[in-house]
Amino acid sequence: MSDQALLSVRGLDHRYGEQIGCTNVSFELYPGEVLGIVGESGAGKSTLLRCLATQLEPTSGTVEYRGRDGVMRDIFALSEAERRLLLRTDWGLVHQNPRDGLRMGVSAGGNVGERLMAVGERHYGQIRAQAGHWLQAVEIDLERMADMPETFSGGMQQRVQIARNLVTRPRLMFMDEPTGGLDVSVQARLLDLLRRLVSELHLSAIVVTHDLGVVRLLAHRLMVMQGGRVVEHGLTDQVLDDPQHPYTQLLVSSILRV
Ligand SMILES: Nc1ncnc2c1ncn2[C@@H]1O[C@H](COP(=O)(O)OP(=O)(O)OP(=O)(O)O)[C@@H](O)[C@H]1O
Repeated sequence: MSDQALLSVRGLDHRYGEQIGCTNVSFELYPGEVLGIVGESGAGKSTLLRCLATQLEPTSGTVEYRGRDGVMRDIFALSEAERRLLLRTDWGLVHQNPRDGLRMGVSAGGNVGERLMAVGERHYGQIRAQAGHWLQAVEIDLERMADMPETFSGGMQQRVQIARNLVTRPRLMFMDEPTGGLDVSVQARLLDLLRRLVSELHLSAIVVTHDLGVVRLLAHRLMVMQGGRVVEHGLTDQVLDDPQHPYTQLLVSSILRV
């Protein structure tokens, strides 16, 4: 891993009026690193992820991102057009529900190709070839390229959503419960695929989940949240094998009891 952070978060806070969404969150993410964020419902995971992906404005704190030119910039000081470009190219956003990340009225190939068109690619042959390449990379048969997402299973839709994100070769992926709502065997296959892609493409990722099995497999580092605060942060194996905070201990032991 590079010694220069890709993302640097300092004192991030988001309030919904008086209500704390997340507070005093600080961390750095390095190229090729996967950070898992876990915690019970209402812990602040989605609020944090939405702030990082510029979908919510922080109440205070800073988020800096290192562009392809190597320069660190405050993402909230970027123009709207610059932020949109980041989200269309350098960043990927995988939603729990594939319907939130796909256009259901467009074929699988179209869904993937469309993201390339959005950044200016106009050559039909190139777009088609790239769409095919990334669908195959997520183990979707090329014969299904013209089919509508509606005709795909939940796991396949999730893989198309991932292909749609990967086609612009992002460096950072935000994933919100990427395996949520899927059967256990489908989850296992998707996790395997994600793990392979993250490693082959040297992707950085922030994965929000309530499933410790997901972070055990995917995340190098783990942040545990409770009541909007980070209560524990460390290497995944260390945190899960030797949890220090009482809440993490409870979380880990409740999984072990299942
Ligand atoms: N739109 C909103 N208006 C007011 N309060 C909100 C809003 N969204 C979230 N909150 C509050 O902010 C806190 C953090 O919620 P958040 O949705 O970030 O938690 P979470 O860890 O993602 O939960 P879940 O796993 O259920 O999605 C909670 O107390 C929640 O009630």
